[in-house]
Amino acid sequence: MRARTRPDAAIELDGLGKVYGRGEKAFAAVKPTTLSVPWGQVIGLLGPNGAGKTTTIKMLGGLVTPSSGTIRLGGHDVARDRSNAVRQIGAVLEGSRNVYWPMSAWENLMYFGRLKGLRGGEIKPRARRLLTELGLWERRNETVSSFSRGMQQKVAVSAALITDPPILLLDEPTLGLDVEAARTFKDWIAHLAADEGKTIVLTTHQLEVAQELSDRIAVIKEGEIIADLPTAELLARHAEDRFEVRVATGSLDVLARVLPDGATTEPHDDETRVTLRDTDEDTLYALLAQLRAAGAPLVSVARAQPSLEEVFLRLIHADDDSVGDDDRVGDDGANQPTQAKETTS
Ligand SMILES: Nc1ncnc2c1ncn2[C@@H]1O[C@H](COP(=O)(O)OP(=O)(O)OP(=O)(O)O)[C@@H](O)[C@H]1O
Repeated sequence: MRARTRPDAAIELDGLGKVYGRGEKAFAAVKPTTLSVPWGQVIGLLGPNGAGKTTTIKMLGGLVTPSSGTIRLGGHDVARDRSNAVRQIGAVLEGSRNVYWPMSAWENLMYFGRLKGLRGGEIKPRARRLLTELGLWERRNETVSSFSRGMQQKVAVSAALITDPPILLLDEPTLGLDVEAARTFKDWIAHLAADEGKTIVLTTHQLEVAQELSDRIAVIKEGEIIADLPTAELLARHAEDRFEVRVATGSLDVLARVLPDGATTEPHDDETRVTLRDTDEDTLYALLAQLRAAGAPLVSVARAQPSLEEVFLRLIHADDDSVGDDDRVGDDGANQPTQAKETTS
């Protein structure tokens, strides 16, 4: 028998769509979408509330039945070869209780390992490694209900990873975590992608998290992908000549007199940040000269770029016509979506 070869893509969506309700009440939560995610890629799925992110993730995880199209996970069709397809993924869903709170962290991992068909001898070393990596080993016998939100989230991701699946679906993984817990989590997700080659689909409203972790960003609005590019390329396409000038607070009256058109100011602790968008160096130097003449203390001057948050807001607030093909990579013939939206391959 010929050995099964690994397909090129970890995730392949072909015309995937979901309509909730029937007849007059029918509502397309996800419009037919075609998308291919290569192995080892971290893709951030971003969109406003109700855009269709969770529905997409749930369809990937086999928890919501699509109304149209197909999903292949590691080459296995979720509808036709469900058990092999679902074995490819670990999922942590937003808001759901992904683990059992009355059980300890250790018991949860043993339970989920067995549920997914592993033997005790296989589960134990993995559970030990996961709990150790996440700093929970010492507290493994305590019930999950006694854990902080961040620790519960760590147990949930460990449970999702107990079978060592190549694909991880993370719906709002850092929601509700404090700064330190979110940092640990982000570092760990980055490690899973970089060192263990996991393919990760990430949804989040925390755009700095998406920017930090995602190789690629897909923006979904009203069930439709309106942008899909490598993160760096998406940011580069929205780059502009922008300068940020910081002056010590106390210079506000001076600023009010000398600010060029279109400049914005934002107070920040004991300084004011002035942003000059889409501008040139002449405008910058003219402003600096006026600040100097007025004796306003300068803190710093730097070139700046729009953040992913700004780009995202531009995209979702743009009229349909003004979101150009610029935000979708050109078709290479291998990945032509059904809605004439072009995606990365
Ligand atoms: N079981 C359901 N029955 C009917 N409509 C649903 C169901 N689940 C979701 N929807 C609707 O589908 C749309 C997409 O919802 P979904 O939860 O996928 O959005 P989302 O992008 O994950 O939003 P959020 O960021 O708020 O979590 C919404 O309008 C939602 O009300």
